[in-house]
Amino acid sequence: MPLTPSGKTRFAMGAFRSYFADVRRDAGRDLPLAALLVGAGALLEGIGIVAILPFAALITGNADTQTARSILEFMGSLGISTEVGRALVLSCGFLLLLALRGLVVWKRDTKLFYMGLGYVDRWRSKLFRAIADAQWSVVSNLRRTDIEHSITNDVMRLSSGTDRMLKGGAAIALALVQLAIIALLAPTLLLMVLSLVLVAAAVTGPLLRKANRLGQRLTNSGRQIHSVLGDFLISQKLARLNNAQNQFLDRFDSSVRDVRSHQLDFFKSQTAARICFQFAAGCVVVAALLVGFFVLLTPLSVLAVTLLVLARLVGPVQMVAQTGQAIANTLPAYTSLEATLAELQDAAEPLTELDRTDHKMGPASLVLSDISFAYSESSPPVLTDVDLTIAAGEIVALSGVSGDGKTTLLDIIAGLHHAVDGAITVDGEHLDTPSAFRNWRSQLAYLPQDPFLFDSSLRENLTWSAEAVADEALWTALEIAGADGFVRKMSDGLDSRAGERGQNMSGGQRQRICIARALLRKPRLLILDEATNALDAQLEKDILERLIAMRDQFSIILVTHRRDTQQLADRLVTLSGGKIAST
Ligand SMILES: Nc1ncnc2c1ncn2[C@@H]1O[C@H](COP(=O)(O)OP(=O)(O)OP(=O)(O)O)[C@@H](O)[C@H]1O
Repeated sequence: MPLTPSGKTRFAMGAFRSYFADVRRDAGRDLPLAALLVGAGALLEGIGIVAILPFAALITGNADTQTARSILEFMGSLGISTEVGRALVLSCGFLLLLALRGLVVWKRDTKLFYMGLGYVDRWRSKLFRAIADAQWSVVSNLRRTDIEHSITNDVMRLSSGTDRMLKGGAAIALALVQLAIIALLAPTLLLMVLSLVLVAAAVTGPLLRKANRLGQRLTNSGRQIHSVLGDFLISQKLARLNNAQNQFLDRFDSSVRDVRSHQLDFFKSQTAARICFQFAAGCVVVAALLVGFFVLLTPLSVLAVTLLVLARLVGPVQMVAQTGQAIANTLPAYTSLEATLAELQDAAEPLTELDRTDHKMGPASLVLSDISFAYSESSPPVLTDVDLTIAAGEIVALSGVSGDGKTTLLDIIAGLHHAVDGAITVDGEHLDTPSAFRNWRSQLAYLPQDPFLFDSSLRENLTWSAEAVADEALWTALEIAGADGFVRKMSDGLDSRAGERGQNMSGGQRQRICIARALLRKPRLLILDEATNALDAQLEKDILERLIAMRDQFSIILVTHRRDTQQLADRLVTLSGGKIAST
């Protein structure tokens, strides 16, 4: 199942508003300070520019603006009337202003960077949490590589988009202050300067949709790269055995080419927009100069400062325009993440605290009544009206043709899937709430068909799902699971590493470590889904006999196709076509 609802993500203001509101909500209490720093930075930049006026008046000896006159008069009232004195005070003031501006800008940029980092970190955590909390039926249908792509690539794009959005906010503030300066100094030139903003809008506007389209393609191709890489890494052995590496390579290269081409297209469109804007901005500056000097007869110092502001305005206006493109390009990643999160959160199972007082001791008894189940509303039922009773301490073997629903039934017993109809009762109590199922899961140990070990030491592998365990208990569990012998022979004993997915060990060794790990959970029900099928018949029999001897501690449900193994159980239950055929 694709992570996002398939179909095109349109560049809609709605999506942008949602993204913007999310960033704002996330910023929370940081927002007022950030806004203050952004405003102060822009204001100090503006003051720095205006401070040039009295300098110009001093140099030309002609205070031709009200601002310059006021500043010089103010200095006179303080007794600073010589040219050298004024120059000194102005220089010191100017340098102080620069230093203060530097400090504020440093604080502002650090704050914005911090907010951006926090925002994406929280997205990662939200997604991780949502995956952990969502019902298994939803999570098990997600592609692992799609999840990886979302939590790495999409979130990284969100990071750069959010960074641009926050810096874009600072650029808007700067542009507004500079426009205000021009409005104060030369209102007649304001219209001309405003045309700079219009030029930016005209150049960028049509490119937003393209940026958004390229962003969507980037999301799809990026997901494809993850998918091919994931498939290749997980099936390397198979690929080599079938000499099929080239198939993966071709698919990988093609996806990488797609990503490069989308990135290149986006880069080209951004660069073209920048160059067009710079040329148009040059035209505006030349026009402002000519009109200001020849038509409006603007004083030279005002014209100089206006041109300076204009030149400085080009940067922020261009930055705002490019921010628009960058955000449009990021929006597909955001909407994809938003949809994924919503889907997972809709399927959230409340993670209640485990009720330890509810944790009984001794083997569990279990009654399944009229259990029916289908994987979706449109698919045929996998289980129909299943009735099954397992007494405390009973050993039940479950058999049936492949695909007849044995694993599905075990998943339902473990509360991973929920029956569409029917009820499960454990020790006479109905399991009817998520917390009841969660508590129940803490009382059972379930060994699936493919044993999984983490890439860490055997000790960590054995103890990760159990309470604090002493080495003595570890060795006892290993002995019962028939694993103590080979673990003792390993150079680092319990500290030996299992390797990725347990690849440093044989299939049978992995299964035995997993059995020991299950025992350390002190289960009341042990579910073995072909969990010993990699062992030779004698070893399997020895281990199962030791497990069966512990029936005063746990009941066992055992899925196996081996007739000898079935005979070890008290009872054989056969599933056929999703129904109990014999019991
Ligand atoms: N996640 C899933 N989504 C949709 N259908 C599924 C899913 N998992 C299993 N099925 C279907 O449910 C049916 C029962 O599968 P299940 O794994 O329970 O069979 P099984 O008896 O354990 O098979 P085997 O002995 O081969 O392990 C099969 O037809 C399978 O295609």
